[in-house]
Amino acid sequence: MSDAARFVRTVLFVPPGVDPDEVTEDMVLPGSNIVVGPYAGDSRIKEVEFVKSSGRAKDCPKDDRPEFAILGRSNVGKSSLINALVRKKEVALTSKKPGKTQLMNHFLVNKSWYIVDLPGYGFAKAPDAAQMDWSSFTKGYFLNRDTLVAVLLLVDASVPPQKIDLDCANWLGRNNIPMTFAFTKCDKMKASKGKRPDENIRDFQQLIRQNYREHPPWIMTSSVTGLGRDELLLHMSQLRNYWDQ
Ligand SMILES: Nc1nc2c(ncn2[C@@H]2O[C@H](COP(=O)(O)OP(=O)(O)OP(=O)(O)O)[C@@H](O)[C@H]2O)c(=O)[nH]1
Ligand SMILES: [Mg+2]
Repeated sequence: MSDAARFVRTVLFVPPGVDPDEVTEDMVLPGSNIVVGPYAGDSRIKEVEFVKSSGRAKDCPKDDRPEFAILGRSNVGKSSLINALVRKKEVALTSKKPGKTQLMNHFLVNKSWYIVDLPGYGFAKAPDAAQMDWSSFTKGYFLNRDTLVAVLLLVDASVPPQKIDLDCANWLGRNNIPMTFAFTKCDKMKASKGKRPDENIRDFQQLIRQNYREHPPWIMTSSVTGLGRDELLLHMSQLRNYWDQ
């Protein structure tokens, strides 16, 4: 590999089918480090159907369709992002009160792949039912789910890097679980205190970089403005189409 290619790989996400030496700027999705490759395809969501809620990993659907898990701190905007992706208000229930999503919820998209809304982590004051042991509940799912294409790890861009998010990213990395960082709430450009989203994102990435030879894909999103929605769907299409091979 050339030095240029090696540099590209430390910064950009180069998908299967792309030679890092051939990457040009116009191949990178706006607001992300994601290079679009030959596997990117039709990414439109035509229909979504709620399939089931599962309390245990072994209760999840068993039909071998590829899936993306939506993971992140309680209140980071997981359910809102799902609703934005599918352009429906109330596919996944959202709430100002953290701890709303307490089970793994499978949504079947275009009758061919799943989006999974997971319970948020890092919330201690949830009602009893939500105070499950995140480690045994969700870790079992990640380690055993063969159909998992990637985890979308949502990180709130309106606050500085949080230890719990870094711990989670590092745990996924150590276990070789493919992940994409989706930074949420990027519309909150006028943070009342502290830094702007772009600064928080940069700080977060600096902390992540030490642990990866190749930077995982990341993308800026907002469920309010729709920022990053089409780009994220295109990225998911290339991961999925490659997985389908
Ligand atoms: N400004 C802004 N607010 C957002 C965005 N996404 C979510 N929110 C708000 O953040 C709060 C939490 O959103 P949810 O989507 O319910 O968060 P969640 O991660 O599903 O939360 P749990 O299910 O409790 O883990 C709600 O008040 C949303 O309106 C965003 O992109 N921009
Ligand atoms: Mg939720």
